[in-house]
Amino acid sequence: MLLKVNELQFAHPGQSTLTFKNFQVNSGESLLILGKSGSGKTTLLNLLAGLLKSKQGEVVLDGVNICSISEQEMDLFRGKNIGIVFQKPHLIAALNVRQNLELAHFFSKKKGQDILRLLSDLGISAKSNSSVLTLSEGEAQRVSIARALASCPKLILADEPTSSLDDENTEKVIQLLKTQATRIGAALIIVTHDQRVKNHVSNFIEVTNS
Ligand SMILES: Nc1ncnc2c1ncn2[C@@H]1O[C@H](COP(=O)(O)OP(=O)(O)OP(=O)(O)O)[C@@H](O)[C@H]1O
Repeated sequence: MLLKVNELQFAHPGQSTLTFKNFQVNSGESLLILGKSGSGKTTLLNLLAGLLKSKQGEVVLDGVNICSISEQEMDLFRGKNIGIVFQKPHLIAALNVRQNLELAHFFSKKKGQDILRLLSDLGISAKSNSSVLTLSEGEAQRVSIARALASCPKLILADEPTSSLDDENTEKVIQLLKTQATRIGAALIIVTHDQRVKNHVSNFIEVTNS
């Protein structure tokens, strides 16, 4: 089992405690995280990414309980094992498309995927030397997916990756996430409200804090 979540709880400062049901995900599987607004979906994703740290419960990824390692160890572990796609692409404006992906290689400290091949698979190789400021929203989101995949992570986490995309780009982005995750044997976890995404992934858990 690649990922196991056990008895996980988290409280933001001054807020009531959020509790999460136990679940497990295998390599190569896809899972949606569903739930009402404010139920704790993004919090759960941030706990899985080690961007938030819980004092209650466990998040075990590839045999490592990421709740119990230091921040420094977590940064290294995340760079090697976790790719994150945010709602907005968060690309580095001073760098071109290829350089944004090279930065992911640098942080992972391991030999990742061939960047030009990845850009070609994602249909954006013509933009390799372009400033990220010149990309459309759909293209920028595809670059952020390429960046998340560049280091061949074992786990891909995506938070509402299609919320600002039209139907055509949503279709492209979701197909890319699924096919690329399968190609590198990664588990894929997507937080979404989007019915268009739900049509493509049947496995889900529901977060129910209110
Ligand atoms: N940094 C923070 N500080 C304090 N409270 C927070 C913080 N982030 C989230 N919360 C609170 O934690 C709860 C869960 O928030 P979270 O963003 O995880 O929900 P969500 O299910 O992702 O919501 P949405 O679907 O609207 O994005 C909410 O009550 C929210 O107000």
